[in-house]
Amino acid sequence: MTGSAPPLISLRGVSLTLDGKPVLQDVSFDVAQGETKVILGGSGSGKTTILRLVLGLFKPDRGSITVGGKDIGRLSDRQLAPIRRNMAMVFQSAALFDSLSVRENVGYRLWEEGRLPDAEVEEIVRQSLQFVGLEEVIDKMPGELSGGMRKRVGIARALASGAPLLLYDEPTAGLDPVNAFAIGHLILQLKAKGVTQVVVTHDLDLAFRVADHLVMIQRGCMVFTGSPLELAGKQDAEIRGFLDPSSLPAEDWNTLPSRLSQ
Ligand SMILES: Nc1ncnc2c1ncn2[C@@H]1O[C@H](COP(=O)(O)OP(=O)(O)OP(=O)(O)O)[C@@H](O)[C@H]1O
Repeated sequence: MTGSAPPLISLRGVSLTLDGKPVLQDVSFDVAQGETKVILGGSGSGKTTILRLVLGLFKPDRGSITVGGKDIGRLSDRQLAPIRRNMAMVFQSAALFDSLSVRENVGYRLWEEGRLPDAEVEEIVRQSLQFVGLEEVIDKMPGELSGGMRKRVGIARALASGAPLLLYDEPTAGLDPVNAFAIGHLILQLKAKGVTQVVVTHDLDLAFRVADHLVMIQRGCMVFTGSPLELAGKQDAEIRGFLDPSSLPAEDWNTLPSRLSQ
């Protein structure tokens, strides 16, 4: 008898308090190999904190987090290093090194690791930039790029690392609709290649477009987990309040942000 593959990431009953404030409470979900999981929620709901937990930057107060079958809450930084090498983060701000060229930014991790000859790293850098449609900016500095280009270079850098698990923090934040659409397209192309992806966002268009499954977080609690279709059909007032605020009575509109965030 063959069982289905174990999840790549598994959170079970995860709670975390920071500075005396409960930031996450009893969060549980799995990310399967090859899945694109979207963590959806408003500002301050706790989404980025989940990514930090998965990276092992925070340890949960309660519950467990396993990545690749290893309980990362029990590992030291040294033990975490090989697990972190299997993950690449696309930061909200793109987080490029301003004093390095696009080439140096994209190849940074590979050059640091020193495992591959320079010519091979150069080839990977070019292919990664080609994938995001930016091969022509390889010699430019980050300061010469638009916000949308910087985000795409951030994705190229994650790809070049060769990590099989990509984590995105608000990949479309601050982008115009065309650039946001292009980022969604890249995520879909990576999904088609079988890359496992966790996308933290409050962008509903992106969430519904790329997600296999979604987890919705409000005030640190998981209020939904399921498919985009299931989420669209939810009638719960708090969930509808996030998906379609105008559907709520007008007297609720001013208080809605504080009801959904913490
Ligand atoms: N290091 C920290 N120390 C104390 N509180 C923190 C820390 N990091 C996050 N928080 C708090 O935890 C809550 C959730 O933050 P988090 O960044 O996870 O939210 P988010 O959903 O990603 O929001 P945004 O989309 O605005 O980034 C916020 O109230 C935030 O102030």
